Amino acid sequence: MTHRFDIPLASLEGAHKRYGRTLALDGVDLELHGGQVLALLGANGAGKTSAISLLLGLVAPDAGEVRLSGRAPGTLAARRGVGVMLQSGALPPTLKVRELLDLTRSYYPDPRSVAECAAIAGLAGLLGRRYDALSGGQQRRVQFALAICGRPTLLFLDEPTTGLDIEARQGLWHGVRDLVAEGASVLLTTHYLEEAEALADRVVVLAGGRVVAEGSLEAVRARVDQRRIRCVTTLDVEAVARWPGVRSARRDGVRLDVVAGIAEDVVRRLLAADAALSDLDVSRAGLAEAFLEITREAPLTEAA
Ligand SMILES: Nc1ncnc2c1ncn2[C@@H]1O[C@H](COP(=O)(O)OP(=O)(O)OP(=O)(O)O)[C@@H](O)[C@H]1O
Repeated sequence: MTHRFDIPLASLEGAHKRYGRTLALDGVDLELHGGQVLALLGANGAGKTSAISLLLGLVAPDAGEVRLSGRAPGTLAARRGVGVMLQSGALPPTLKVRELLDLTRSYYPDPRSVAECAAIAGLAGLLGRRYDALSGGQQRRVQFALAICGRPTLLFLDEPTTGLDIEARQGLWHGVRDLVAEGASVLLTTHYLEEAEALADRVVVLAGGRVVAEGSLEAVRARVDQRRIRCVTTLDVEAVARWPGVRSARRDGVRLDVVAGIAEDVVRRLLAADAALSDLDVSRAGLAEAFLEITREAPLTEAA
């Protein structure tokens, strides 16, 4: 039996979206549940914005089902309680920040005060400035303030920190965490693993319009968990590449560069095979490498 609280706040089921010859989404399933922060990760063109556009009812899927707050997206009832920060947030350029905030606040029954929005989004000193006179990063912060001023319970953030410096990025993360602590759920897209790491409970990795990994950050990392072993040795690279547990091996001058799932067995065998082996170095592939690895496995698809 399905309980009311099991209904996802936002979901895609088998969503397909094609723009001309480009297949932007190729059968995507995803669910955002109450209280969660879900990060949609992916390289440029992976389909992240398309997924958000579908969920907000801005574009219709070619196939599949889209639900927002349990309803068809795009309807007023579904959009109630939803705050949105898109990449293409066209705003009246000549309005001042305070005017933009007041205008947006007027759409909501119980908006946050201007001061509260400014504090959460880091707009101190900018309220009297014209929007078109702000830097790109400052404009992003204004867009964030507008997205949260209606006290959304579900927040969509499409690459919210692109163009922000490290301090502003961390400020925005802080703001998002405060909203989550108040009970908001968030779906964010990002290129940055550290952003997902800082905010998300779950990640969905998109590549070429498909979900290529999904789960907790740890689970996604484990999906491509690997060790890099470097050493100076005369061992034959082709032979090492065929050893069990070795994913790849290449020679770089006197160095051998081996990628393995589990390092220990390979290291033991290397040491046994070459008593003169030196400069041994074992490192864990970082999240950035893990991410690259996942996206490499599923290159962009384009229809013929
Ligand atoms: N309106 C459109 N018309 C034509 N093609 C589009 C349109 N919107 C998206 N696409 C294409 O669909 C694919 C997915 O785009 P999308 O914007 O969803 O990716 P993304 O993951 O958000 O990328 P980015 O990180 O660069 O914002 C891309 O190949 C893009 O060129």
